[in-house]
Amino acid sequence: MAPRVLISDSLSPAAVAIFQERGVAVDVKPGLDKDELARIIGDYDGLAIRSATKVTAKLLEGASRLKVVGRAGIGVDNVDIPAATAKGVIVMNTPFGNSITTAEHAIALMFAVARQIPAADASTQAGQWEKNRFMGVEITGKTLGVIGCGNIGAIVAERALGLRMRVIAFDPFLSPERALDLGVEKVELDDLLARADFITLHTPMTAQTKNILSAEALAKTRKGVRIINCARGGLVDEVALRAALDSGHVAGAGFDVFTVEPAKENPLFGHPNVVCTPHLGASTTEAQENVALQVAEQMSDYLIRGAITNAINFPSITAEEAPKLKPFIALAEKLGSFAGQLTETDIKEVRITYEGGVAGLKIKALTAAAIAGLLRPALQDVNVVSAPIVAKERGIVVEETTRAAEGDFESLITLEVVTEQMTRSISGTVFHDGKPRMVAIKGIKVDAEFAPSMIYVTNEDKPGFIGRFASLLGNAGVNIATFALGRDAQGGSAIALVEVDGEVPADVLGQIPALPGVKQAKALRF
Ligand SMILES: NC(=O)C1=CN([C@@H]2O[C@H](COP(=O)(O)OP(=O)(O)OC[C@H]3O[C@@H](n4cnc5c(N)ncnc54)[C@H](O)[C@@H]3O)[C@@H](O)[C@H]2O)C=CC1
Ligand SMILES: O=C(O)C(=O)COP(=O)(O)O
Repeated sequence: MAPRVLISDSLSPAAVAIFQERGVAVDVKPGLDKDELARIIGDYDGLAIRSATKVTAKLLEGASRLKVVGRAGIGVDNVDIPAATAKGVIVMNTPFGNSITTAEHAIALMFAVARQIPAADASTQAGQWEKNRFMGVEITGKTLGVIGCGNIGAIVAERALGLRMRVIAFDPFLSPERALDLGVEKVELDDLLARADFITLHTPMTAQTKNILSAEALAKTRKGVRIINCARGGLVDEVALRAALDSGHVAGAGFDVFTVEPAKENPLFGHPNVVCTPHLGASTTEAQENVALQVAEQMSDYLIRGAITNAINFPSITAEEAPKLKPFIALAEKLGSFAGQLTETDIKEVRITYEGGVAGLKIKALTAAAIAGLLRPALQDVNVVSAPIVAKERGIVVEETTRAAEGDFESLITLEVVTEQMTRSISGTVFHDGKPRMVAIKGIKVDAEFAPSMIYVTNEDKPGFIGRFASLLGNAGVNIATFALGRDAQGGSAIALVEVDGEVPADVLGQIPALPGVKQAKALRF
């Protein structure tokens, strides 16, 4: 069945065309309320949104088929990422498609505030020729303080330098080299507040940036400062800003985003030196076309080919990599599952070694799959997307090693799971038939595929075991499909991996350890 996508915000029609070309069925229903959306979300594999749709944990609860949320734009603060991750839903955005447009809007607001253009326009068109009422300020030679100098902040900085402004930037993640490259001076926040004639915000909304321009921060700004916010409402304390505008400390503000949107009322509204737009930062024909095309391509690539681009909660996988990775993802997950089904105590550490060809693939994705397989016997809800986070939360140390092929296999994955009691290890590969198989357990060579129902036995390598074991199963009516054996040395430790038809009855399993020389018997399911 073709994957089905819902577009729940106003996207350029370019998106629909791309989905359809790529074989994805698409419904366009912008403006649904949250209950209507919750009612239908269960029918979709993908959800394409802008900033209006709120993807909450509650909505995700009913999204049983959902595999991907695509944000046609940058900010994903309207998506509950941890909840999506826990459900295995990939969240992707289009990190560059609207950045020039948004930077231009910040510059536009800066001019609009500096020259009071909206108020002057309204007055002029009302027939009042108030030439003396509107006295602006020049931008040339002024200092612009950029808070958040990422993609958009950097474009704003470039444009501002072209306007002959001096640009200072506060961004803890801005490297001195990048600052030098951009021609901006990297400063601390307090320094920026004390020096800027204009302040423009370009950070995402996070716990650290929320209220970054608080009443306290605003009090540290220069008298006569003008503040532009084209990033997110809530980065600036709107009540405190209004008070600072009323007192005349802040000379003007240009706001595109508000703490509550749609903003039908707001503390800033009505002040003569405030210019507002209704979250139009990304609203140009060019930007909307860019983000719609890009999100539709990315979502289709994922749904049809398994390629992942610009995901917030998973490593990228190209369309070329995806088919190569697929059998190894299955292998990693099954190796993890093998170890997980045998592990009954707390896992301390997981070491994964990738040898040969597989070491050149996206090992982060393989590790995530191995951990998902490992943890699933204990935590049913864990998935490939959430596994690394779940492991981290549980204090499990994950170590990855890559190296050239050393043994008989072109590609080999070895998983070692360390618990309080022991270290368990299993290696596997994928042969040319694309099927994953186990090739070593505890360093003992075997050759077995992963079958739906298996029995794993460890025993002493003594004559007579195989006959007694096969008779026990045969007498109980359990049919053996395949039988794989391995041992470390003659008379040493041996293992048996037996594929059987159907479930292994618990009483039959219970009798295996009573056979002479048997140390352990476990039913496994793959
Ligand atoms: N008004 C609108 O329509 C639009 C608004 N936006 C908003 O603009 C934001 C920025 O977009 P981009 O520049 O593309 O993102 P980006 O990720 O390229 O840049 C964000 C920058 O903020 C910095 N940052 C993070 N935490 C910080 C902190 N505590 N203090 C100072 N800097 C910090 C980061 O280091 C990064 O350099 C988006 O997150 C989105 O919320 C984006 C597009 C349109
Ligand atoms: O891309 C972003 O972060 C934006 O804020 C743009 O929002 P929008 O898609 O115009 O609702």
